[in-house]
Amino acid sequence: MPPTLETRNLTRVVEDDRLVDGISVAIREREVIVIVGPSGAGKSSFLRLLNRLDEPTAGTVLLDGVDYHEIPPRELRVRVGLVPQSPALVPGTVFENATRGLTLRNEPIDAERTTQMLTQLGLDGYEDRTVEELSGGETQRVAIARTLLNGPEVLLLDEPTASLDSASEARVEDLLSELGLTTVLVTHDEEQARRIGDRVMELRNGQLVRLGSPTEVLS
Ligand SMILES: Nc1ncnc2c1ncn2[C@@H]1O[C@H](COP(=O)(O)OP(=O)(O)OP(=O)(O)O)[C@@H](O)[C@H]1O
Repeated sequence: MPPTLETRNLTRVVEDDRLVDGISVAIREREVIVIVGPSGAGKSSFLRLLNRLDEPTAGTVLLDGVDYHEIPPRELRVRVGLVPQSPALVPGTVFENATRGLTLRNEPIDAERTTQMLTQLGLDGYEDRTVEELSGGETQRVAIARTLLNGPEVLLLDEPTASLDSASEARVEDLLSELGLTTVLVTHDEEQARRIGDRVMELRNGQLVRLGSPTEVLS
């Protein structure tokens, strides 16, 4: 069985800056890979290449063994769902935002599942609130619900718990472990990397400098 997600020499150069520099890594089904590294190392840039939000200037990504350039971008972004570092919600309610992907694709909305997802993220009773009145951490969790309700095969998370208190952070981590999806998560929190990472990859200057178990990579 091929790895769920495999990058081959993945590279993005912008104006002579090698934001992502020849990264090759094979991510197995249901594996949680945590990306660490200093600010500006290229962590977000790498994540955005994984579902073609940005285009690689060299190299490619295989999803279940298929070159992702052969997959229509919209389908790819459902199958490989990204929760960005600073997600933008659209004006409206929490429920509308959480189910937005389904609405845009004219797919049926399961209200019970939506409520259950919001509850698991500590947002029970938030369905009818307008998103303008949410805190940063609440906004982040609505964005996580929105991506999860799309039913991705691979989940990409860019510092998903950076603005959450420890109880909300624990809820998100519990949900991720319960879902058991193939996951790539960026964090600055080494303790989180130890808690949830099957493997940790360390980036510096756009390059993969270390890849291994949390104990091997984190001193
Ligand atoms: N669209 C872009 N065009 C040019 N340079 C960019 C672009 N996006 C990011 N960069 C630069 O690429 C480098 C890597 O940025 P990136 O956001 O990927 O780092 P990061 O490791 O995620 O950092 P942080 O931990 O601060 O979020 C930085 O020097 C940044 O200024």
